Amino acid sequence: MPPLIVTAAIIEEQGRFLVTRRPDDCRHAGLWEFPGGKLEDGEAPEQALIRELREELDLDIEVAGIVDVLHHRYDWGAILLLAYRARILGGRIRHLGVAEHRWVRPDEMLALPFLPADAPLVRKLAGT
Ligand SMILES: Nc1nc2c([nH]c(=O)n2[C@H]2C[C@H](O)[C@@H](COP(=O)(O)OP(=O)(O)OP(=O)(O)O)O2)c(=O)[nH]1
Repeated sequence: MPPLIVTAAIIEEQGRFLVTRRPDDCRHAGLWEFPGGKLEDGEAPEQALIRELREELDLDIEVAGIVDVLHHRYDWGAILLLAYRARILGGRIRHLGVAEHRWVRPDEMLALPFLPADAPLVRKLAGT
């Protein structure tokens, strides 16, 4: 099986990153991640990211350059995580598909229980 392609938005405002916690009723419940999700059939990664941010948080975003590409094997299969810089264009955060959100400084981000695939990305963003 090829890896599942997943997109993630790296949104930074005034030195803080937007991170979200996965709901209780899903795979990897309760862990922290960068908002985003799987590509749907025929979708470009940037489109998927824009759609997911609307669906999960009710935010309109603009997607900028790629920050990192990470491969990780979970026990259920592998993912290829595409992380893009993004900027909020409008909207007010609603928890439509997440348990909660936080704006965190890099040191706070390092202390959160993140999804395992994200560990190298979190360290890179925190400059450690
Ligand atoms: N959005 C996002 N997903 C991530 C990150 N890191 C990471 O390992 N993932 C994984 C968790 C999920 O298994 C997958 C993203 O899938 P998703 O959130 O669209 O869907 P899901 O697995 O909750 O949904 P489903 O299979 O139950 O329909 O990628 C990340 O930083 N952001």
